[in-house]
Amino acid sequence: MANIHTPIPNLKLNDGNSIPMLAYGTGTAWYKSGDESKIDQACIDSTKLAMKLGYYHLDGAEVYKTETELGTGIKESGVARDKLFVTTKVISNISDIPGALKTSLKKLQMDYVDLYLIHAPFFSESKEEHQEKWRQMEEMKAQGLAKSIGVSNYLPEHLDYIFETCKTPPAINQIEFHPYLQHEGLLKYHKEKGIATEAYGPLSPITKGAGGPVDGILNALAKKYAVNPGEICLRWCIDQDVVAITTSSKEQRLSDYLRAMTFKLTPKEIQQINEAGSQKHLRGFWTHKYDDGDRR
Ligand SMILES: NC(=O)c1ccc[n+]([C@@H]2O[C@H](COP(=O)([O-])OP(=O)(O)OC[C@H]3O[C@@H](n4cnc5c(N)ncnc54)[C@H](O)[C@@H]3O)[C@@H](O)[C@H]2O)c1
Ligand SMILES: OCCc1c[nH]c2ccccc12
Repeated sequence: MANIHTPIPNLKLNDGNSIPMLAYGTGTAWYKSGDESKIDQACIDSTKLAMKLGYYHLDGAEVYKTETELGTGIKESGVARDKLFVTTKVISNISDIPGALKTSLKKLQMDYVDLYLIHAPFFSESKEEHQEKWRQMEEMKAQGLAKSIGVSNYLPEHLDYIFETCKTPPAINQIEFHPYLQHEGLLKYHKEKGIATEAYGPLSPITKGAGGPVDGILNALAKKYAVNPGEICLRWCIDQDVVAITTSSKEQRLSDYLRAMTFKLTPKEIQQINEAGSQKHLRGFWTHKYDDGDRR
C-alpha cells in the first residue's frame, strides 16, 4: 500500500542530526516475554508494513527481544539503510555498553544505529556511575557505532549528573508523555539544555486513560480535522516539537496514524487539551520505579 499522506517532518537534534517526528515502536505490542530466539514473523511483517506505509523511524531496545525481527524486517524491506532512523536502547547489559551495542548491532544486522539510548536511570543511584556510563555512550558515538546518543526516563537530577562531566550532551530524553503526564518542569529543562523530547505512550488518553477529561476535546478536534482522537494525540506531541513513538499490530491503525501529518493544531487547541489533561494524572510505564507524586 502506497503512502498517500504528507511526509513525516524531521526535528533537528543538538548534534546536527535530524530525526523523523513519528516513529514505529517494536516494544509494546511486540516485546517477547519468553524465549528471544523464537522469531516472531508477525513482528517482522508489521515492521516491513510500517516502512511500506512511510514510517522510516523505528524504535527498538535490547529488552524488547525483538531486535532480530527489526533487523530482518529492515533487510527484507529493501529500504536503503541511510533512509532509515533506527534507535535501540541498553539497560540489561549496561555493565558492558560496548558489548551490548555490538550484540544489538549484530541482531539488527547493521553497523551503526542512528540513536542509542540508556533505557532508564534506575540502574544506579551513584552520580559517578551515571557519569561513567555516559562517558561510555560518548565513546560509542566517537566510534561511529551510534550517530546520536541519548537517554530515556531520566529526570532533571539524572541529567544534571551528566551535564557536570559530559563532552557531548544527550541529544534526546525519551519519556512517557501525553496530556495526562505533561512533565512541564522536565520539558522546560530540556528546552534550556537543548535536549529533544521523545514521547512514548502518546495514545494513553485513548488507551489506558480512556474515559478521562480530555475525551471531549479530543473528540471535538477529531471531528473538526476528520481524523481519529489518536491522531489528535500524536499531533499534540508534534506541534509541541516532541517526537512521537507509537505502534500497532493492526494495519488500519498504522495507516490512520499517518493522518496526523495532514493538519496542525492551533496554540489555543493545544492549550485546551493541556487544561483538560491537567485534571488527571496517569503514568503507565515504570510505575514501580517512579515516586508517583512525581509529575516532573
Ligand atoms: N523508553 C521506554 O521506557 C518506553 C516505554 C514504552 C514504550 N516505548 C516505545 O514506544 C513505543 C510505543 O509505545 P506505546 O505502545 O505506549 O504507544 P501508544 O501510546 O502510541 O499506544 C499504542 C497502542 O495503542 C493501541 N491503540 C491505538 N488506537 C487505539 C484505539 N483507538 N483503541 C484502543 N487501542 C488503540 C495500539 O494498537 C497500540 O497497541 C513502544 O513500542 C516502544 O518502542 C518506550
Ligand atoms: O520501553 C518499554 C518499557 C519496558 C521496559 N522494560 C521492558 C521489558 C520488556 C518490555 C517492555 C519494557
